[in-house]
Amino acid sequence: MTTAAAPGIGIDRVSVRLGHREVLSEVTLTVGRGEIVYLLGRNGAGKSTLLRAIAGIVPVCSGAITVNGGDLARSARPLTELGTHLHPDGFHPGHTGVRHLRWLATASGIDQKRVRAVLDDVGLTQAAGERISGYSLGMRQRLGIAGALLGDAPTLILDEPLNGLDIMGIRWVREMLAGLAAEGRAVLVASHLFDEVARSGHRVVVVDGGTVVADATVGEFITGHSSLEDAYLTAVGQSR
Ligand SMILES: Nc1ncnc2c1ncn2[C@@H]1O[C@H](COP(=O)(O)OP(=O)(O)OP(=O)(O)O)[C@@H](O)[C@H]1O
Repeated sequence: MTTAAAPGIGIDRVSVRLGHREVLSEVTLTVGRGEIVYLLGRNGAGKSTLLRAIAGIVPVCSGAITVNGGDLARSARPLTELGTHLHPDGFHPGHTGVRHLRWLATASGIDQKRVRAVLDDVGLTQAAGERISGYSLGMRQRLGIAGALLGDAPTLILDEPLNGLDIMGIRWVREMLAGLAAEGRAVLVASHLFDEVARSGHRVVVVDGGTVVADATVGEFITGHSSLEDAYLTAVGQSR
């Protein structure tokens, strides 16, 4: 389904209702090839919901989402279109890391050779045979990222992948994201860690109350403000 010229992610006036609430309202944004876009917003703003809508986990009630120019739901092997890490607890705790990835590869029609390769990429080779219930938060983040890398997808979405990582882990994610973008992949990351956004982000999209209130390159976004944090607080109407 990949269309070479299409953006990694195209979101056109998407609204999502959860229960009786409209959680996202007319959200429009694009993540181009070779771009790292950070999704910012206060707790409950709708970032995770947007990522889940892109992954097809929550239905949209209006608007359209494309991944690599197509409809992810029509892909026979969605993991090869969209690499997804949405939660560090999305695993069976009784499984080992290698078993989790083998299961994911089998379910997605991915060559089992990729399992050892991604375990190596994320630094979990030594712990691959241990049960996930014994993994630290940082190790579970690494395993989630391994799952996102498994399908060698041109587009990736990551929900707060830095939480719980030690400084080496944070550096590793920073370099990994830069490498993925340099290979021409589109990457969308939700995060609250502004230092990392400033270091590795190309663009920021701020969601507030379920709508996009800012969408700019990091440089444009900061212009006229003393810091990224200051620009963000202005965007969400909390500047002093
Ligand atoms: N299954 C659900 N049913 C009803 N409301 C939900 C459901 N899941 C999330 N919400 C609501 O949707 C809103 C957006 O939640 P979401 O998790 O997308 O926010 P977020 O920006 O990712 O927040 P955080 O930074 O805390 O992770 C919140 O008000 C939340 O309570």
